[in-house]
Amino acid sequence: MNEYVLRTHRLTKKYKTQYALDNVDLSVRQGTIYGFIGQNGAGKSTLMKLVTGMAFPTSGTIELFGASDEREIVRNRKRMGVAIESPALYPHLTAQENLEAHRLQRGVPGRDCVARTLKLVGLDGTGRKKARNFSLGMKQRLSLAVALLGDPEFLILDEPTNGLDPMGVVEMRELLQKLNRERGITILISSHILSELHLLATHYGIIHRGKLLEQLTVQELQEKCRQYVHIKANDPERAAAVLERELATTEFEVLPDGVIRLYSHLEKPASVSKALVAGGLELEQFMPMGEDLESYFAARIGGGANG
Ligand SMILES: Nc1ncnc2c1ncn2[C@@H]1O[C@H](COP(=O)(O)OP(=O)(O)OP(=O)(O)O)[C@@H](O)[C@H]1O
Repeated sequence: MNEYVLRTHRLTKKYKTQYALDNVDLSVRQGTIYGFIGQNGAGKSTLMKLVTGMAFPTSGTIELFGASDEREIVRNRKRMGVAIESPALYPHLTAQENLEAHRLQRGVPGRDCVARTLKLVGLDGTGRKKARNFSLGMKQRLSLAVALLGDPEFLILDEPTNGLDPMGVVEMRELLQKLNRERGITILISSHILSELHLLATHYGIIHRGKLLEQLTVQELQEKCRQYVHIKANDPERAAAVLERELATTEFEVLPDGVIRLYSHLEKPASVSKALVAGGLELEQFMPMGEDLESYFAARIGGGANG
């Protein structure tokens, strides 16, 4: 079994003079949920289109389920389910008719998979309602159902939470988690809002102007976005002792330059400064620090400017 479902090597796509993708090395491990983050126009859809064969690279290679030979890639694409850009839904058909039409088109055997897939995405009760009358959330679910036909091992979803209300985002997240947990489906999911993938993705890739700036695990991201109180006191050792004794906490670290990062008591920093001062310490610096997800993303792509 391959450790990686997808790997790209120096993948590049140039449209006229513009690089939509510029030497991208992206790796998606089997069993993970890879959140692909970037602003509009960053290159997310382009990468997905190259992987799914909807467009061709200018240079670079793709490895899919361990295969980089073009014929094998074409064969392995059958193991993927894809929902990219405006989904191919028939507005005048019901959910069930839509799925049946896609099943026939794609040659997926066995009619019973239609009812099974509708149930899986929670659209089994929509009866005679036509897709054109569906809410955005229902349409997104139906697109996901189309992608799930044929029991894929790897799902590629382009902004499936786009335009959903907060509840819709949560429902989509729970559904994708279920597919990942219960069926072991690997998922590559894009979004332009990092926090929408929060609590979902196990790995992240940040793309900006065609370049993959960073790939990191959820633990690495959490570490970078961890909130803390930054404390610089005249005697770091004594300050550490006061924190342990007076505040009964060991959730801090003393950096080589003597700065203390305190990860507890974030809600009541005044109690911390009071205890330190009462312990005879002079505070040179004392401030809450750390970034939330969105500001980390904005800082990473250079201030969050458009384009
Ligand atoms: N067929 C095309 N012809 C010319 N330029 C294109 C084409 N497709 C994409 N581009 C350009 O390539 C860049 C990357 O576009 P892409 O659609 O991959 O971005 P994205 O990150 O998916 O953003 P969005 O969420 O807006 O789709 C953009 O500048 C876009 O204008």
